[in-house]
Amino acid sequence: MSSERLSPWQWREEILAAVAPPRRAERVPLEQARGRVLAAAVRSPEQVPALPIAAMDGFAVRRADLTVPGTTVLPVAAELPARPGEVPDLPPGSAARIMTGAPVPRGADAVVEVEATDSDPFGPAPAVVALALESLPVPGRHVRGAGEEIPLDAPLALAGDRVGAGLVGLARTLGIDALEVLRPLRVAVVVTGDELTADSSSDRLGADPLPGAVRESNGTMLAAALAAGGAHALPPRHSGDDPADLRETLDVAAREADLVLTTGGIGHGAYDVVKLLLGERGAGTSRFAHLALRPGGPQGHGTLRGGVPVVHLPGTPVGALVGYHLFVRPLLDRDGATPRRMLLGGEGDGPRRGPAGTVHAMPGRREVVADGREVVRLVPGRRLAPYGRADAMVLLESEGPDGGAAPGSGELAGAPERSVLVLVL
Ligand SMILES: Nc1nc2c(c(=O)[nH]1)N[C@H]1C(S)=C(S)[C@@H](COP(=O)(O)OP(=O)(O)OC[C@H]3O[C@@H](n4cnc5c(N)ncnc54)[C@H](O)[C@@H]3O)O[C@H]1N2
Ligand code: MOO
Repeated sequence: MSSERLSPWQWREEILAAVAPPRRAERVPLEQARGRVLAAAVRSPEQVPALPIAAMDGFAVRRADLTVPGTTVLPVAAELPARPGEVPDLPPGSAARIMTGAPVPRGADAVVEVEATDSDPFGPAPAVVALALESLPVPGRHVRGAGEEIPLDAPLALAGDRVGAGLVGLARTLGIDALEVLRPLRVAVVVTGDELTADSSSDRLGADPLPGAVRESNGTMLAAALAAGGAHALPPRHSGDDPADLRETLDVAAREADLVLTTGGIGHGAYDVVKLLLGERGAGTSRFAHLALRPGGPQGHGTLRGGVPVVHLPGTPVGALVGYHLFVRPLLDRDGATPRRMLLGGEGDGPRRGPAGTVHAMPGRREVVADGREVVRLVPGRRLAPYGRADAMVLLESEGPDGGAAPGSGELAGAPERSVLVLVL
């Protein structure tokens, strides 16, 4: 039997290259688009502002009428509040009182702010206004030109961008009432194992607390992780350790989903049904490997009926969770699932035991310290227990046997401030 231990990073690349679930698009009303990922670029169907508008409360003037430096007294020909309606041209030798956002009358080429005049900003429009200026205003002063903010057909956001409040505001400004976004991936989770027992979510499971029975938890856990990643998790399905049962369950799952996940049945045991059915001794449609990863070493991926991709996660809940974050999340959102570097806070836990290059996925909690930097601290505990409070997964690599840092571990070995790779959960 092979004792090959593939690098988890290599495996991740392999999965990303091999598994490409189809992404279809759908149009959703603007009010429901926040947080979704754009399927197409959003371009501006209009220019903003549509007409030149005042950028300040003050007086619209013709620069040619101004005496500078000094005071110019002009009759006030019009009052222009920011309201819809026709705007009269500005007669030569006059000013128009104008409010921020109101269209600038034709003929005017600058707005002088009310602070530079003798006018009471809150009183009625005066009959005349005295403007005191040191120098001639530049053309277009305090005027927002047509299309200055958003030109016609300007790209506002690109395919792949996540919709935020800013884009919602822009879209509303421009009269766009729906956005083209990616449809959430439909993901089916198939949990395997005769020992599993559980609740109403899996109709095939018994509820008797027999010795050796294990309460099924991967289905619900992965559904929660998938929902957090914006996917649509279908109700989990259960298969026993019988290959015919698994074949049938996988066929149903492949018909209803864009991507299938399995848990369990991929170890080295006599009843490891997933591996037996789909591995090299079976259909040969999935590839299995034991990675240099702890926990979560056993992993697999392949293709089901109809070309539907499948990722095989180990059965142990902590192994399934680690495998999900490293190998499934990037299929939903490659950028969001890219580990970042953070300082490891606290006493930490030194480089881990194990062959050089083994990646240890450990639960962590993030914290912003006094100088504004984000640090991550390891949460003590075994297996899944510390994930009750973890909001990060710290990826530490074992130090090589020569005492040097393993590739990818950066400043990990022995440095007082250790930068480590972290996946935010
Ligand atoms: N001889 C060896 N044995 C094992 C190795 C090895 O290298 N050599 N690796 C161990 C590691 S690490 C893991 S992880 C497991 C992977 O095995 P499976 O994927 O086949 O997992 P199962 O045997 O089906 O289950 C393991 C464990 O997890 C419980 N489980 C399974 N599914 C669920 C579920 N849906 N909800 C809750 N708990 C579940 C199951 O009852 C077992 O206790 O292999 C090791 N062995
Ligand atoms: O890789 Mo396993 O998930 O350590 O138990």
